[in-house]
Amino acid sequence: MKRKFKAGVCQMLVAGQKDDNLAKARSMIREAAANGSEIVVLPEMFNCPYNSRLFPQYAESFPAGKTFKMLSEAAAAEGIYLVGGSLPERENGNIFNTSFVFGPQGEFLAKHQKIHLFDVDLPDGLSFHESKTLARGKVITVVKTAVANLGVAICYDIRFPELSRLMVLMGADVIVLPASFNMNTGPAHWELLLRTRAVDNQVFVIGAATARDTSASYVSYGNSAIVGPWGDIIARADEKETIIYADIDPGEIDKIREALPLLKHRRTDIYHIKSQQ
Ligand SMILES: O=C(O)CCC(=O)C(=O)O
Repeated sequence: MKRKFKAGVCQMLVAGQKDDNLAKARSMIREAAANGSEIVVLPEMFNCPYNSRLFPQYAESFPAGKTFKMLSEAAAAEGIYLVGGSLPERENGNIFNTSFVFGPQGEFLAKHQKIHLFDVDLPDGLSFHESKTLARGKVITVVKTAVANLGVAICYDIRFPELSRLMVLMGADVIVLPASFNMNTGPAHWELLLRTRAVDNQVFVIGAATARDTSASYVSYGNSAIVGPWGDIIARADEKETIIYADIDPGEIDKIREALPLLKHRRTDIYHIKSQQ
């Protein structure tokens, strides 16, 4: 089923202590739900500073870890769908950058393990290598909810148009992207990527970023945004800690695709894209 709903994005400031981050996330989820959000989204690595060295230290195994307990309890207490940003997840001896999705009874619905790891050496000196401590996910994730189908990807995943397209071909109406772009690639590419994936696929895109902390080793760009299927920005944050909201009507997708039938006009007789899963 698809119907109108409100989405809330918690652009939270991530601190050094995990417990402080869990408390902050919990209170922002409460506020977002109190303001009518049926889907609430947290940012990438919301329980842990974005630093490869720290991921093993903050990692948790599902379902025992306290972050999962908080997310499940929060989803149930507020009666919402919760896309729990991402956190370092320990699984079978590996650590993944994983987003967990819970339903309104606190039930676990799905998880997405980041597929494309951020391993870069940028000209301004920003060097980040997630693969030093993280393993690559292998599964494309689309979660059915009572209001819309959510395609879940994490940060760098948005740079790979094949992934978004496959999620959309699997039925995603909304691409949900916990993220943390930086002060180099953020101003250049963040909004452009969110809007391009929305326009390419005629879907909503929710980019949930961490707030900017200029004293952190990795400075987040912030600027969380919710983009409509026409490529229009319907809600946007600046760099500070805040919650943004948008009313999302999946019916808009059908109207836009009727008027401009991009998916129908694909030349699958000439090219096609398929997942290996
Ligand atoms: O793609 C980018 O520019 C930023 C990606 C990133 O920070 C991440 O994947 O965590």
